[in-house]
Amino acid sequence: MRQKIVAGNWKMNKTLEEANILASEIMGMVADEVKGDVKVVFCTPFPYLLPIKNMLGNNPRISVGAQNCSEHESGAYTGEVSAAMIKSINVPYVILGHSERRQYFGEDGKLLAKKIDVSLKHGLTPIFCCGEPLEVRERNEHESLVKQQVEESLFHLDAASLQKIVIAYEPVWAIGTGKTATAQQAQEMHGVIRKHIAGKYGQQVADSISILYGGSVNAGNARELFACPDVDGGLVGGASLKSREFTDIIKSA
Ligand SMILES: O=C[C@H](O)COP(=O)(O)O
Repeated sequence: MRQKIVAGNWKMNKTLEEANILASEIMGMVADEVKGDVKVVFCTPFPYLLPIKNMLGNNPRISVGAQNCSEHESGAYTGEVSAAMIKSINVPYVILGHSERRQYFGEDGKLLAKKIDVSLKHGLTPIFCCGEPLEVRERNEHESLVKQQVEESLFHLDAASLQKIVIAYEPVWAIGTGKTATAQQAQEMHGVIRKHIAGKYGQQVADSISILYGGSVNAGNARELFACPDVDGGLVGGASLKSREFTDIIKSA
């Protein structure tokens, strides 16, 4: 049975005060309303990781994650944050390869492979994002691009390391646009990713990896998306900034 995960990617939003309110509201609602064993992750901006983590205490259901880390171990890289630093404050997750990082910061598969390695080395769980832009889907090349993204950044790992990764499929055309992939489109691509992993690592390894869907997930569409056999939860942007809606999404997993 794969782990169900609903991660909120807060991106570059909220003041500390607003972040505290959001996290405490969700924490209260999750405690009261959420049954089952879905894991919830708040991927906050760097300055809020520690305060939000401290607020959560030993909450067994909710943890925190960073949204990026450096590919370097340490040193003269002004403005960067290392995997070791994230680990040193006991933050378990880090998002890597989000399409906004690929698009605005020029991150490519090779660089992401380095970030994956340094994150695993320090015991973080990477949430590795992949997904195609609209023009690639329109050319019907989405399957090959996503397979290539997965290969470039993950296929150098041995099976035990690969099993420590969470994958998030996020079609770029669905991010922040209100245009969600249909459940059928999501299932199709999650199936493609799992099959590709199975081709190299075997079915058992592929079946153990949680693959999340991201792209305009909301309280209205989450249940149908999460019901797909290869969709193991979501990476949620805009809707993770609203406590009631995000809790309803968690309840759908
Ligand atoms: O990481 C989350 C994705 O970018 C999805 O964002 P969104 O839910 O606002 O479309």
